[in-house]
Amino acid sequence: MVGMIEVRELTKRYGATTAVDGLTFTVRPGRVTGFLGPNGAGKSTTLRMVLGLHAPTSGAVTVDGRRFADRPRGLRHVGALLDAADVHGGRTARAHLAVLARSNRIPVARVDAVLEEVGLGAAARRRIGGFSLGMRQRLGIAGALLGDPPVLLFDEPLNGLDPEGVRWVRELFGRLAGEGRTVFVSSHLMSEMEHTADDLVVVGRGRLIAEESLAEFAARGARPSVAVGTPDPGVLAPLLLASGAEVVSEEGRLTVTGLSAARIGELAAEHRVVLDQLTTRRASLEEAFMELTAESADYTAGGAR
Ligand SMILES: Nc1ncnc2c1ncn2[C@@H]1O[C@H](COP(=O)(O)OP(=O)(O)OP(=O)(O)O)[C@@H](O)[C@H]1O
Repeated sequence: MVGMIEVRELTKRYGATTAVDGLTFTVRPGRVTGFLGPNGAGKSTTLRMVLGLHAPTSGAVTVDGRRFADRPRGLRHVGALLDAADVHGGRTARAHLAVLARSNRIPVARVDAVLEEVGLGAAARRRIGGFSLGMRQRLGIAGALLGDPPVLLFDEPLNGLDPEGVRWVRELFGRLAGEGRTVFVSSHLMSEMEHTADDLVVVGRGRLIAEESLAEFAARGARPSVAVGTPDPGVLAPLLLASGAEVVSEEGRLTVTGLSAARIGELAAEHRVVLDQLTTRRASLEEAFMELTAESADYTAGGAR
């Protein structure tokens, strides 16, 4: 499949720090894949290894079965936005992209095309030093698109964008994937990926936590809880515990997991306990993500790091 990124047993150590720890996953073309994990999870390091900017300590990463470093004119194969701040502020947007185009033997005509595409046409001859973070992100995205590549990597591209910019990026990613390209996007916020990604690769402390579609992740989700209000929490709570529920009591309100609202209602009725609230609360994807990554942090605490 053209544009497939394959990461196999990838490990990167910096001295005593294991930034990436035996990662294995596949990123497919025609999809937007979110690369999710808390700060320091190893996302940037992994993206840099995909691009051959850092050498793995062990393991391998290939695009279409070949290492990126083995490809001349790399930007035509893989376009990337790694760090929007990492540009020469004294250059104009046009000059910055023209340098990139020349060094990758990309026709300079592409420069104006991508500047238009990212909405920077009017700012093409302005110096980057005066750009807002959002404009720099757009410029970085323009650089990634320059070589019209089948594979695109974006490290935290939504940082610094206003809501209109975020909507634009989402549409752009969807369109690029719709054209059959591989779009791999990192973020530390599930809320950013929730309406952006088709697939997810979730990492914590350099290790893989989940690799599945967003729909699968959402279906698995965090367990729903039930908010229960009663004038007799001291009577109801032990009944719920005896039925296998987990119960947190706070100011007369009970938060119950492990039993359905229907079952809680039945138990209350059987024991003549009055209820004044019985509400099922589904956890957001963000909460499910936090739960998932918190578990990984516990798992690795005291581990190899
Ligand atoms: N060049 C380096 N030298 C030493 N340690 C590094 C280096 N680069 C990254 N690390 C460490 O590796 C770990 C993973 O960092 P990385 O930047 O890849 O994570 P991340 O998931 O991209 O997080 P963030 O969103 O904060 O950038 C961190 O503990 C970081 O401090």
